[in-house]
Amino acid sequence: MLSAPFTLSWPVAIAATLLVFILHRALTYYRDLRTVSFLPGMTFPASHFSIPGALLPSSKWNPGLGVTWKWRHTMYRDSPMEMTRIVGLLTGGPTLFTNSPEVIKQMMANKAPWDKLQETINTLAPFGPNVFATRQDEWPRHRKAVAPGFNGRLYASVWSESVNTYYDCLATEKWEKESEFIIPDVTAITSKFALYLISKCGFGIDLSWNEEVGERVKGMSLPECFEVTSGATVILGFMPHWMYRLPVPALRRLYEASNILESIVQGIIDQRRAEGFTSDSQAKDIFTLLLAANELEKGSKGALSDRELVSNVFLLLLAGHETTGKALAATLGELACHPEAQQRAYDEIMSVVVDGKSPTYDDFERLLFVQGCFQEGLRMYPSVLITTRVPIEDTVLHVPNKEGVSIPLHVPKGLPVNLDFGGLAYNARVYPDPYAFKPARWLDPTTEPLLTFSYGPRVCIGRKFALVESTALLALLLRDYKIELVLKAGQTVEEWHAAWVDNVQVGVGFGHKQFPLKMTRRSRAA
Ligand code: HEM
Repeated sequence: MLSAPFTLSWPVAIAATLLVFILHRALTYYRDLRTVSFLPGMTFPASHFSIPGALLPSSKWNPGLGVTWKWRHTMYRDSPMEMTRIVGLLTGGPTLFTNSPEVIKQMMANKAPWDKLQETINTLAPFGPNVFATRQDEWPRHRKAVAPGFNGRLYASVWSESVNTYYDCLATEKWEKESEFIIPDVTAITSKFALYLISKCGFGIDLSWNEEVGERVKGMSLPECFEVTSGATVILGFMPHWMYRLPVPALRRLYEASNILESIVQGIIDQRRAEGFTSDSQAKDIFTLLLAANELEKGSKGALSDRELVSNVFLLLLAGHETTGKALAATLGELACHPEAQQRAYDEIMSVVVDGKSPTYDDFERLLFVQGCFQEGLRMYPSVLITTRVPIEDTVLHVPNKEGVSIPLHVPKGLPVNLDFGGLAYNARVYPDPYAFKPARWLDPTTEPLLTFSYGPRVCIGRKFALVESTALLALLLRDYKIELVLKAGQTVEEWHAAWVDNVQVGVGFGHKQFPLKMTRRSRAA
């Protein structure tokens, strides 16, 4: 007897495909959970490491770039150790997150078997490799060229340029003669301040507050190009370069902005070359010393190409201002909520500077409470929210539990682990009373040092630059003004703070969106 040919109706075919898909996803999900040692954590349709998971905003359905901020109160609550995970049900690989300083130090220590992930490298490498955007094998060449610029002379110049820029800003904005005024967008002002500082001290570009850094090319200025590129860091990370050329307006704008940026940065390099550079021991800016260090390497494998120079200049300009500007704005917001901290800072400034004069770089080490204000602002609002590493071989991390007792955790080769600086900030084992703004904790030598600049050989090269410029600006502002909130009718400080804390965005730097503050001139006798 002949058997009838096997036929499938459409509904059965669809149901079978669906079943296979569900089975496949269930198996993948189980495998992902096993990869992260079945740690408790969060499951989303798309994991943090996928285009939708990263591009769509943070919500209860999607991790987004701000996932660690949105869930900072609860992310580690159910985990038996200071490590948690995110797994995607439908797409994206599993990832781990840690809020432990001990684990961060293990991962970032010299010769630890951890390296950068290609996606994070891509976000800051639109012009190719640079000191940030390189893996361990390529990185030493870049760091060797960039490092000589970061020396004592630079920091003295950062201080004096901060003072000059402060007065120039007050005069140009016409705030100088006002007994009180409102800064409508604090983040924009602190970001501009930080961009000016890195332009002046990094590249010897002498600017006044009403000038733009770099000429306008095709109608766009350097800060505008930064805004476009920095808003697109995720796209830069995940998208192949050819996709920029697609006829999508946002992508075209990004393509255009990165081309303009390249020509402005190349212009800066050409101009410095034309002026002639020197390895002169008096040279103060980072770029002169970078070019000089590179000149010494000429002809050897260590020398950076022109494109690598462009990429490093871009990186220093971007990393040097987005992060510091955001952290400064956060510090000012917290200070406005804490008049007692302002008063303590004011008393310190008046005890350190003679006759209320402008503080000098010699005063930097004595303005410890003012430094503490910035460190506390940066702890609470880490302008680099996370950074990621992957193990280059199977490895074991020793992860503390809630009591600080360490538990071994196997991490397979290639599994991304996120160093969660926001999670660390609110880890009560490490920073008691973590939600309170307490600059004085930084005067206590037993406080765990700030890790927001990372740790080990790839620690932020600009950390002292950032601390010096921020201390100088805060010392001047707090000497001259009381900083106050601009409250709506009937709004309390607590209500303002609760809304402000989450009015944030993640780009190259994490921090607050636009917010105003009121400045009232102090009478020196206050
Ligand atoms: C509050 C301000 C800042 C914060 C929070 C910050 C944070 C960081 C962090 C966390 C890293 C390590 C990233 C990683 O390895 O994945 C880093 C690296 C870096 N930062 Fe900063 N940074 C700040 C300011 C600056 C400034 C002012 C400059 C330049 C003047 C700068 C230049 C760099 C460079 C070049 C690297 C790459 C270092 C390397 O890999 O060798 N940063 N920064």
